Amino acid sequence: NEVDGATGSGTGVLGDTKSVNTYYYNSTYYLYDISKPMNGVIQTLDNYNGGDSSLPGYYITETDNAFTSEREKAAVDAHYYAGKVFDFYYNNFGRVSWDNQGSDITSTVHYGSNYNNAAWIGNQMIYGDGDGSTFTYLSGANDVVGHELTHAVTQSTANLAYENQSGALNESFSDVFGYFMDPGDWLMGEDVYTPGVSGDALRSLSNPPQYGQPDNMSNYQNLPNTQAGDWGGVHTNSGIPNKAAYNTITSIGLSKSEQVYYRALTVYLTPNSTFADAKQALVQSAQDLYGSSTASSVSSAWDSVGVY
Ligand SMILES: Cc1cc(C(=O)NCC(F)(F)F)no1
Ligand SMILES: [Ca+2]
Ligand SMILES: [Zn+2]
Repeated sequence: NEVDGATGSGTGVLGDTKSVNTYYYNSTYYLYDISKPMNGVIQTLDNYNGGDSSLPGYYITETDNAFTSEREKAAVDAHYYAGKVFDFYYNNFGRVSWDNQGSDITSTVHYGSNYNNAAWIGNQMIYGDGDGSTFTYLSGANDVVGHELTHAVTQSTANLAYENQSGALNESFSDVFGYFMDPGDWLMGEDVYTPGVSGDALRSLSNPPQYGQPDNMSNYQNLPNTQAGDWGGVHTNSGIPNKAAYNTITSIGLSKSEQVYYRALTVYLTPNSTFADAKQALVQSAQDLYGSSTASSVSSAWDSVGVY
């Protein structure tokens, strides 16, 4: 296989140049990465080829191994950041792909029309282009890619039900691992959010209320468990566990937090876990790994957001 693996170059969403793992076959290079352990690949496809738009889409090819067109920017970043997220989970936790079985990581870019979102749809990633005002191509943010691929990890571990408190935890764990992929700021999605405005973001872990999220149980939003209610406000109430995560990371540090959050997600949490269950899971994980002082810091981080 090594014979067919290649390294190409690409232009990312923000105009930056980066190396991408490609595959060479019949005098053609593909955005197709066979370099990871086990037999899964990282593959990035385009949802449209001028004809129909169906998933997973169409392979992206170049005869010169250079993926530098405007259309290819979203694919270059989706591919590059998927590889970085794979490496993060493998190097820090020994996890082989999202399901720990080495399954493919498939991403489709240019999904939909002016679609202001990205998602894990159960077996693959999809990335919208954004409308150019609220978002630019959403794969251009490493924290967004980390957020979405963590939904895949959650699905194959705790499988937190996407509604009410368990759904807000599902969202929060994705934001927290998105932060772990982008620890230079406490913002979520800032690299692709409002390309015409600098300094803003979709969410903030350090200051959830800055973007309309609660940061304490006293402001928990009892929204309807419907699509219109965002399934009980999963993207709103995630501000509370997100603030607890900010408190935790600033008190016990990044490296310990990564291990504590991964252990809670993969060992202790279950589909119907509540915020109180998450506190207990994280405190127990901290105790397991680092002892009572670290456990106490985690407990205080949650006390501060009103989860006792
Ligand atoms: C409201 C709302 C927020 C989100 C969201 O977080 N999307 C994931 C991201 F990665 F694109 F940000 N979707 O609807
Ligand atoms: Ca960020
Ligand atoms: Zn999400």
